[in-house]
Amino acid sequence: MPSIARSDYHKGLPKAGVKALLDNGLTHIPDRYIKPIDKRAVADEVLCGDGIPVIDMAEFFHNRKAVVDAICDASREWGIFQIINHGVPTSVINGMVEGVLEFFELPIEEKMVYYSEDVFTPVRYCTSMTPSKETHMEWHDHLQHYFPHGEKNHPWPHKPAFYKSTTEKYVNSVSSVAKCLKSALSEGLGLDPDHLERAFGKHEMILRSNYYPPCPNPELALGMNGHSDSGGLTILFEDQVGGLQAKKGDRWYALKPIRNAFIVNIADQIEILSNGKYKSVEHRVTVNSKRLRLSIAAFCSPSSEALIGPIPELLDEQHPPLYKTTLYREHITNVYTKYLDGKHSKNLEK
Ligand SMILES: O=C(O)CCC(=O)C(=O)O
Ligand SMILES: [Fe+2]
Repeated sequence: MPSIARSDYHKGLPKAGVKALLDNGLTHIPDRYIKPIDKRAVADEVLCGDGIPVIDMAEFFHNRKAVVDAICDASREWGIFQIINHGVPTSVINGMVEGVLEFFELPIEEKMVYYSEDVFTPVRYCTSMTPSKETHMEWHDHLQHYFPHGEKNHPWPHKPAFYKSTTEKYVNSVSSVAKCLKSALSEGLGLDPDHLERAFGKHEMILRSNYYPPCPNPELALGMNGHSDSGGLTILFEDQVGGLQAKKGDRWYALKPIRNAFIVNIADQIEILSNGKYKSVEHRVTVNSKRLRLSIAAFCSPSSEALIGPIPELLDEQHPPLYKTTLYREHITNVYTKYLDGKHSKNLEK
């Protein structure tokens, strides 16, 4: 069991996370969390994100063309949008949120049992991203599950007792939403509705619950650095606190939380499959000094064995391939130094 002596948090690597720092009476953030000046989010420079589309999925089965067009336009223009009336019952969302909050309230010793820096550990508690490799850490802790395709025996945490059943329900519901979105995105590329589903092969999911406690010096830190997601598409629940920002051109836009909506963002592998038609959006999270924030990201990804490259049907003389074909697993481990190819590379801050 790791030591959680108060002094450890201030000198060594604060592996136990930011909640543990606060529980130990922290009043000023340690240097490790202070971002270089050019990486901080300057509130005055952030634009209002009211233009980020909000799409009503209620019409998906009746007025499909209009909804498909809205999803595809948003994915081309922004790479991020919100969906309402998506069919996931509020009780399923609330059950998931309650389970996650109770997990984070467990004593630190019980959470540290799951501590790992390996993204593909079945159940992982961690703080920031990979603390031992980071010079500037992010102000959040997270609980993450890796669900490989067809997995039968996931090693669920035993506490809270209801966590397994609420999370299973949530994962099933969100997977159905992801399937609808993939069919819409396929149609928007002029392909048959199952095309992306097939290209994903034996799809996988990483489910990550991000816990952002209040931060004593929010202007110096970030909850999450600017990044794009490395999977296929991400379906994100956020509570009502706010803090997520998305980049378009060279400006950041703040998303406004909508109760019971999901935020959908295109991730790298759909950008690659669509040969750049859909944009894998860069996004980041700011923190605040007053309120805890929770978000739950479902990263819906192609099979770890799928070869991901531009879909051949999208290529012709006017549309040459913009990306190299790449192996997903290789790609995800390179997420912070990633290349998509020589022409297109998002250099992400660390
Ligand atoms: O907390 C959020 O709003 C975003 C989380 C996120 O971007 C991620 O987990 O990749
Ligand atoms: Fe993300």
